Amino acid sequence: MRSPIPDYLAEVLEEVRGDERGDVADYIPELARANPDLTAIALATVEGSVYCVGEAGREFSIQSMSKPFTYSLALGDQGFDDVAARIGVEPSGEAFNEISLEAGTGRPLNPMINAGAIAAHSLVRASSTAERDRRVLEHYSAFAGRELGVAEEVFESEQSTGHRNLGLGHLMKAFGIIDDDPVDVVNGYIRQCSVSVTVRDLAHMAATLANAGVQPVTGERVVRADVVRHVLSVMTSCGMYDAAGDWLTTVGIPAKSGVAGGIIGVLPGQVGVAVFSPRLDVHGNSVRGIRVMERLSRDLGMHLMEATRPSRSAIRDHRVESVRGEDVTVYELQGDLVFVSTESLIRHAVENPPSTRIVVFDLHRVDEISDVARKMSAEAARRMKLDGHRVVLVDPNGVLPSFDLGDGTTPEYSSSIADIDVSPR
Ligand SMILES: NC(=O)CC[C@H](N)C(=O)O
Repeated sequence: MRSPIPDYLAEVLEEVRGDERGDVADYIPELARANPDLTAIALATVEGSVYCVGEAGREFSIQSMSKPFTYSLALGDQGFDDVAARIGVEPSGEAFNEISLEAGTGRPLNPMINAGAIAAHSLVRASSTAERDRRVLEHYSAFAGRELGVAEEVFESEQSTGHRNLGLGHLMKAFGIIDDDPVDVVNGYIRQCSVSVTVRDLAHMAATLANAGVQPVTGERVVRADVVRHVLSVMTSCGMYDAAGDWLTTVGIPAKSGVAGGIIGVLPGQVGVAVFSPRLDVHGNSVRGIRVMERLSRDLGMHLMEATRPSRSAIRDHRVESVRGEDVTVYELQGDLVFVSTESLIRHAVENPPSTRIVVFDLHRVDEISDVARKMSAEAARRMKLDGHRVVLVDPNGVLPSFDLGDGTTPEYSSSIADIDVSPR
C-alpha cells in the first residue's frame, strides 16, 4: 500500500498553487529575486516520520522563523527571569519591524518582533560574536537534525539595508537592554535570519518543539520541556505579529512566519508543519502558506482549542473477581492518566466504595501517568488503606514506579492478578 498522506498534501498544494495574490519581500534586495511560484509543504511527526511535497528540496532563508529558536537558547542560557527583565511576552499588535519599545524601560514587547529578537540574540551566552554565531547555528542544526549553513548573499544583502534594525539596536543599547555593541548584535541577528533551510528542515525543527524539545530523529534533547512550553506560548500570542488573533482563531496552533515565505506550525504532542511560498500579504506572512495552514488545521483537526471529547475514561473495567477463594475488587485502567481521568476514577471509587479487603489497580493497559495523576492516586491509595483495604498494583510495564504513599509506606505490587498474595495479614 502507498501512504495516502503525501497524496493528500499534494492535493492541498495544488489547491493553492494558482493563488497569485501578494508580493515577494523586496526590502531585502536578495529576497526580491525569489521565484514567487515556488510552493512546498512538509509535515513531520513526533515519531520522526516526514512527508514533503512541492519544491521541498529548495533552500531559502529562515528569517523570522529563527526567532523562537534563538529565544529558546537565550532562555536556557539565562533563565526565565533574567530574560523577562529584558524582553516581554505581550503581543504587540504591531508590524514585525515596528520601532516600539516599552515606555520607560525600553524593553521590547516580545521576542517575535525584530526588537525582541535582536535582544534575544544578544542574550545568547558567548565570549565573542563568532562564538555566538556558532552557538546559534549549532542550536538550529540540532533542531533540524542536520548541519545548517548561512546564505552569505542574503546576509550581505540585508546587512547593507538593515538600517531599521540597526536603529532598534542603538535604541536598546541606550536603554541598557543590550549590553554588547549594537552593531555586532544586529549583524548577528541578521546572520541568524540568513540561515538556509528547506521545508523538511523546518518541519523537523517544529516537530522538535512539538516533541517537548527532543529531536524526533536523532533523539537529542535540544531544549528543556519547560523552555518549549514558554516558547510555544509566546509563539501562540505573538508569532504572527499583527495577525496573531486572526491566526489563533482560524488556524489555532503556535506558528511563526518569515519574510522569505516560510511558516512553521507546531501541534504539541503530534506534528510540526512547514510551508514555503514567497508571496506575502500586508503583514509579511506567506499568502499560500496561510491557506495551507488553514486547510491542514481544518482537515487534520489541529486547532488547539478544539473542544474534543474529554479524555477517555480511565476505567476500562470494574469488577469483583475471585483469587484463590478470596473476592478482590479490580479496577482495570487504560490510556494516559491525567487530571480528569484520575478524577473520574476517584469519583467512581468514592461513590461505589469497594466492599472487598483487597483492591487491585490493574495498570497493564495504562500508557503514561502524569505527575498530578500520580500524586492524586497516591493520596487515594493512602486513604483506601486508612479505610482498611489492601491496595495492590499490577504494573507489568512499570508505568508507576514505587512511591511513598505519604505515610512512609510504599504500595504493594503484584506481577498479575492471579499472583496476588491473598493470605491474611
Ligand atoms: N519577518 C521577518 O522575517 C523579518 C526578518 C528580517 N531579517 C528582518 O529583520 O527584517
